Amino acid sequence: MTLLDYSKERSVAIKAVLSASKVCQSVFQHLVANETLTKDDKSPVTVADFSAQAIINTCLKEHFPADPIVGEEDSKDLQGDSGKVLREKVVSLTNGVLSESEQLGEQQILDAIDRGNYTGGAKGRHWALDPIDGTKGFLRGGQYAVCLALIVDGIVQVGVVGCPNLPVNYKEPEGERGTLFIAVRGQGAFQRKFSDEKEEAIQFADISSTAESTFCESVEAGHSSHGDAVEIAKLLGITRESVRMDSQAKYCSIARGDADIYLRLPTSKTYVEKIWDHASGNVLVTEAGGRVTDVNGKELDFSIGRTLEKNKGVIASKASIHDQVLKAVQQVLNK
Ligand SMILES: Nc1ncnc2c1ncn2[C@@H]1O[C@H](COP(=O)(O)O)[C@@H](OP(=O)(O)O)[C@H]1O
Ligand SMILES: [Mg+2]
Ligand SMILES: [Mg+2]
Ligand SMILES: [Mg+2]
Repeated sequence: MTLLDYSKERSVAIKAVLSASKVCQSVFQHLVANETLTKDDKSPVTVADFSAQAIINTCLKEHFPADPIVGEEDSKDLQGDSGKVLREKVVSLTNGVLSESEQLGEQQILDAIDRGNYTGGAKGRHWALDPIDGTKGFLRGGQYAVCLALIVDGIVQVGVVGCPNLPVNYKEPEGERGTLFIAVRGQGAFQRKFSDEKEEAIQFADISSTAESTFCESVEAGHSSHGDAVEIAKLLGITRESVRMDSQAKYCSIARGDADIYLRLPTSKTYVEKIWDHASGNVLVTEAGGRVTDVNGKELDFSIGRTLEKNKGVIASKASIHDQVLKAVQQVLNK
């Protein structure tokens, strides 16, 4: 087997995620009411989600023209007369970060967004992109994340997550915000400030028992059952209050030891997880000394397509306590 170092993929992904993150930050400061809409599944999407996807897809096309992309958004809601206001805003935001020679026309920007329409699958390489993960968090001024991952033959090899609102040091919540997380399979997990290229290695907190640990779960009770988490905490002897935040910032937080256990406990029988909500976090957690499975103990299967159809829920924790966490989860869910 040839060993690939993915150094070009790593640096292009960092550049793409940083410029998309900056657009999100600037949109938040100027977001107005008609720049958000509700998708068919009742979830929100904003001009920032579309622009971030256009920027990242444009960057990927420049450096890896043959690579397909599984991106969350598509241009449907930007088309025609009804999409005109949003479309014009997305065009100006996107061109705002591109250099003079890179400026794109309206149709090119819609096409860039729609390069994210790949079906995914088990063969070859493709990118998974969530231009804003945690759009609800973004809108409330909380945590959100720009997430980009490279999947090769069904395995996540590279993951980059930009967290514009995450403090660089969680012990200094009022300190500098804007943290970037990077992992390449087999090469460890790292974080850096948005403002400085210097990277530092990260790893899970050094806990010896689950009683010392803290859960990290969704703000939205509809995304992960808060009630089941309370029951699981009792079984694991956990007394610390759960940390709640939106987006894959949760995976980042446990990977650097701010909290310890990521829980995504199914709230419905029918919801199917999407690969872009988990791909980057998956390699990051693994490289920081953690393990990720679904609630049945199966590894997440990124080889099926755009969704994690074969999995149910997600549990991530330090590898050494994962079996114990899983057992408690199953005890509560099988009741
Ligand atoms: N019923 C449900 N159960 C689990 N996840 C859901 C869900 N409905 C939507 N989601 C996903 O939850 C993501 C946010 O997760 P979290 O709660 O960890 O912040 C959303 O990503 P987007 O915000 O990118 O749409 C969306 O894809
Ligand atoms: Mg969404
Ligand atoms: Mg998402
Ligand atoms: Mg999203």
